Amino acid sequence: MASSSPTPPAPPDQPSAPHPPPPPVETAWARALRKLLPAGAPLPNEEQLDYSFSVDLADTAEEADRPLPRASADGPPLLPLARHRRRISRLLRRPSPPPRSRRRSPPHQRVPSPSPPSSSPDATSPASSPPRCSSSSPPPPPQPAPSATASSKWRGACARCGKGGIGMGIIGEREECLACGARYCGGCVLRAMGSMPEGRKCVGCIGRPVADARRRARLGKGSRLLARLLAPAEVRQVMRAERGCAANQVRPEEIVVNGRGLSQAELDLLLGCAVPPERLAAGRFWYDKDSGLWGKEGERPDRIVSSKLSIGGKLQTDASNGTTQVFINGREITKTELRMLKLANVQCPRNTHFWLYDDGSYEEEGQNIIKGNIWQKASTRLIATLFSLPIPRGLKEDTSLYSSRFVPEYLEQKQVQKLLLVGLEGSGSSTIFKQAKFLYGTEFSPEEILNLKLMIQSNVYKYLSTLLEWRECFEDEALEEDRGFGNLSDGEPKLAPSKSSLYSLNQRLMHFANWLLEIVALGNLDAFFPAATREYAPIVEEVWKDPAIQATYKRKNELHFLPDVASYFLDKVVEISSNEYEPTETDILYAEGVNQWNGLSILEFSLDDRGRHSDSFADKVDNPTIKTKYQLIRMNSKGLTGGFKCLGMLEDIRAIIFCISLADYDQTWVQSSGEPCNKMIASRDLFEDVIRHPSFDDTPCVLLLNKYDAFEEKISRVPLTVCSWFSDFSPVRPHHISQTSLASHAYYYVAVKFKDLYSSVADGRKLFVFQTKALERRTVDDAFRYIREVLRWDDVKNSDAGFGSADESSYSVDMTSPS
Ligand SMILES: Nc1nc2c(ncn2[C@@H]2O[C@H](COP(=O)(O)OP(=O)(O)OP(=O)(O)O)[C@@H](O)[C@H]2O)c(=O)[nH]1
Ligand SMILES: [Mg+2]
Repeated sequence: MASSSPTPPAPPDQPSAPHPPPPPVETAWARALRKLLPAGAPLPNEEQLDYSFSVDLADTAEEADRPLPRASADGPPLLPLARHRRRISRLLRRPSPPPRSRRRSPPHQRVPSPSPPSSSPDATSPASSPPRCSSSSPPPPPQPAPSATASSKWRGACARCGKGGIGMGIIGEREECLACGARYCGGCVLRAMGSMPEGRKCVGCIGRPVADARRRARLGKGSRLLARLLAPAEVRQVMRAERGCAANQVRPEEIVVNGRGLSQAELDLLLGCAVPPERLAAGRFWYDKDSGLWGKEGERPDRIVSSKLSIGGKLQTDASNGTTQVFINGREITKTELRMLKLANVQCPRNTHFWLYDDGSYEEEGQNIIKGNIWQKASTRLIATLFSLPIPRGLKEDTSLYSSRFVPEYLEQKQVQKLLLVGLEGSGSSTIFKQAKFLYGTEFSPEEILNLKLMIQSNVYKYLSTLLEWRECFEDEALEEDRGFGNLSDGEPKLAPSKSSLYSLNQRLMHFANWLLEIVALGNLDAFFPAATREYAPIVEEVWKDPAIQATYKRKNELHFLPDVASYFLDKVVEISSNEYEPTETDILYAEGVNQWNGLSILEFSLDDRGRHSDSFADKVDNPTIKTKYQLIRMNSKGLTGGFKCLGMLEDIRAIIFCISLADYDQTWVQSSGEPCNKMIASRDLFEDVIRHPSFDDTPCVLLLNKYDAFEEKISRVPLTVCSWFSDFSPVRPHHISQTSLASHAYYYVAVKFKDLYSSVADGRKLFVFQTKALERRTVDDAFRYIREVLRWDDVKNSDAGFGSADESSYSVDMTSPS
């Protein structure tokens, strides 16, 4: 935050001269700042600006004229919490007052703030934050204030300024470094921690692990102080960094399995397996390779993990949970497990030693006779689900996910064909997955429906908070424009400010809005919702119908992070908030965030090998209901972190289905580094990473260009060339493209761009492209039939390999679009 003033303001401690020189010419910035300070207070030195207190250039004159109370002589001014927080966010996100016509930065642009605007040379200030994880220029160590050393003997004193003791100002208003545990007061935390590329750590601790278990438990959980100092989007960014950055992950040697610490490769295998343990924390575990079970020593087993993980050593017994004297695979089981076995009708006299296999079948040790299968009874599976006990992978899906149509064994001609479905967040891959489930699978289970219901209920609050954030931006923008903020120049009189605009809420709704934004900023949304949905439904409906929010929603093209489905769910908020609510098929399709097992979802289904229209008599006689089984594995882009190692764990993938949203060409995406970029380009980069993966050297790839409906609507409004990758798109003049629309021209252009890219990466191989509108089920059905054709062609090509390769161009499955 720098003033462009040619005459820097006098330092606060400068003694006043008996005959003060004429006052220097003040900038608009300095004038506004002066109004926020108590009467007569000097302007702070630019070098000493404290980022934890607010300066709001655009505030109402009434508020600006009022001297602000101060916590202490040099402490931050006490402001109402939410207002203060937002003022600071403005301060951090805006380098200088915008010109009258300039739009205020929208929330998405506030998220990445790797180097907040400043020309201040202060290395510890957030304005010139240390380079992120740069080895060439290591971040400077924290600069303790001289008094800090002397006062550090006070437990809880600020490690930078040394002030405060127990309680440090307002109780709880301090932030602790996750690595070294140093505590900072509100005035010092941003200076000591900089831009927090790894979350709440002193700049000198960046790169250091979080060893302390208590601090590890706090990873990704917001704090009041942070919410007060940063904008909600910035808090989310810091929390995301805290959870996701490499330095904060658990170290392999801290995971002791069967008495031995893991190696990095074993930990990678564990985290990258199909069902990785959730929230893996340091500790001692046992792992049973035969049954695939995994658990913390003395606790009930967790989900099943990769059978590739092979850690030897003696399994620990579970005596801490009470002796049961029933052993499975050499481990004494817990009381909960014993109860489960009894529910599954397994006779368990004392001192029985069972041998349990990964499919649930069991036998008594040494007898070599399978006595039964513990997962056979549906009630056992239900109870296991209720108690969060593991169910072997595949079993649950066997009943619900296979095609309901009976396929006789002898007609099963081929093995299961595995299809990997990937795409950047929001590309529509989960919609495609759900459509495939509606088309070829069976109904959603009661457990899945319940999860969907809870997710839909809490999503409504996420949509509303996004709208409220944007409302705030638009309101500020409108008020600024109203008071002619951008035209301020020396000597020009200020226009009479307006206190409300089209985007202003009444006080009661404002109170609710502040509360909601506050809990979102603290990361506490999940603690309130969906539990309290019914209680708040009426006010949510009222807020949604309020003219201010409707005016905000009207600008939905500007509202990044607000999905199209938001209005669909907000329109029926009262209905979906009731306890009796059951999601309809459309609700399920529109629901966002349906991810099982850490971003991996699996659906098995069969497709008739005959074409949809080949039901002639001859066809039926020659080729009676031959079906191929498919396994659709959907991995979300978050699951692809960690250098794409998890892709290597997937064996025998027959085809990659890469999903891209055509409508993303003008969208912004925040990369894991925090840098914003064009979302189409982010999708392209992910696509390239996937196809370059050595596991897929010979795997055919089908590109689904999705959201064609949204693309068609957008292309006439926003030129395709806004995406730099498409800068050479120059459609032929309309009279030359009489029958073909601009959208279809643009679609073919995009498809060819991807085809060229694929061909250059994959040694001239061909990319298959298909157009979908995932919300229209028929287009998804067509896409899967197209994929089936691609696989057939690939089979033919491979079998013909010895006789000269099959001619790709003669195959009629290229760039097909459903008509
Ligand atoms: N207009 C339009 N919207 C679509 C289409 N396909 C998906 N959507 C919507 O786009 C949003 C994102 O779709 P998802 O299927 O959740 O995207 P995803 O790839 O699974 O993304 P994540 O769940 O965030 O990993 C949802 O609101 C969908 O309803 C489409 O063809 N047209
Ligand atoms: Mg999704």
